[in-house]
Amino acid sequence: MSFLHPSGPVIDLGVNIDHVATLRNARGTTYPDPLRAALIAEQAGADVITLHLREDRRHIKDADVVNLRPQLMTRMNLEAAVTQEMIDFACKIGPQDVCLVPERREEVTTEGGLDVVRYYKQVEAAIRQLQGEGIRVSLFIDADEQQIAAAAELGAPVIELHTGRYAEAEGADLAHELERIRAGARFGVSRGLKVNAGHGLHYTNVQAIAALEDIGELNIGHAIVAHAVFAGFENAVREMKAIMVAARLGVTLGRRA
Ligand SMILES: CC(=O)[C@@H](O)[C@H](O)COP(=O)(O)O
Ligand SMILES: NCC(=O)COP(=O)(O)O
Repeated sequence: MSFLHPSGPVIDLGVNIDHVATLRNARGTTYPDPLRAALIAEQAGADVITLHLREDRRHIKDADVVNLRPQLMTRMNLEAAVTQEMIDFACKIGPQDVCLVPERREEVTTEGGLDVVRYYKQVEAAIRQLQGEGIRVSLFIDADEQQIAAAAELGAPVIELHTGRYAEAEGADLAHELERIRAGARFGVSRGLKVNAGHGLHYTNVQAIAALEDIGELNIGHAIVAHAVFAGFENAVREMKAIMVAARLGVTLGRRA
C-alpha cells in the first residue's frame, strides 16, 4: 500500500479490467476476480474503472457489472455496443458513464471507432435513453472531424478517440497518427466535448498521447493486465499513472519510444 496517488486536473487513468476476466474465464474459475482488480486499481491511483460487456461475454460477464457497481469508490465506465439489450442493461445498472463502442463478433479486439455518422439515429436514441437515466454518454470514435462533429451534434458530452491505429503504426505513420489524435482532440474541445482516448496504449506509446493537453482521460487495459503478470496489479496501475502524469508535465519517466 502506498500513499502515492497522483490525481487532480492533470490527466485521469481509466483502468480497463476486461482481461482479468479473460484469465479467469480461461479455466472457468472464480479467480482472478475482476472486482478485486478494480478495488486494487482504485487504491493504486485509477480514476475510473472501465469494463466492456461484449455481446459474446468473452470476458466481462453481466454479474461482474452488477457486483462491481456498488463497490466502486471512483467511477464506472461501462463500454457497450449500441443494441437495445445493452442500453437496457446499462440503464438497469446505472453506471456514471457509458461509452458506446462498435462490435463485430469475429473481431479479436475493437478494430475502430463507432461510425456515428452512419448510425446517427440509433446512437441518438441510445443517448436519449441513457441520459434519461442520468448516465453520461461517451462515444468511442476515430479521430475524424466528421465523426467528432456528429458526436457534438448528437449531444454526447464526451468522446473517446480510438488510438488503435496509432498503437499499431510505425515510422512516418506513427507521427501521422499522433497528429490525427492531437488535431482530433483539439477539434473536439473546440466543439465543447470532453476528449478521452484509448485502445492499444502501453507504457511506452502512452507518453506522447498523455502529453496532449486536450485529452482528459486515457482508458488502458490490456497492457496493464499484461504488465501485472510480472509486476503485480497495484504496481502496474501505479506505474502507468505515474508515467501519464509525468508525460503531461513534460517529464519522460518511461522508456523512450
Ligand atoms: C473499446 C476498447 O477499446 C476496449 O474495451 C477493448 O475493446 C478491450 O476489449 P477487447 O480486448 O475485448 O477488445
Ligand atoms: N477504450 C479502451 C480501453 O478501454 C482499453 O483498451 P486496451 O488498453 O485494452 O486496448
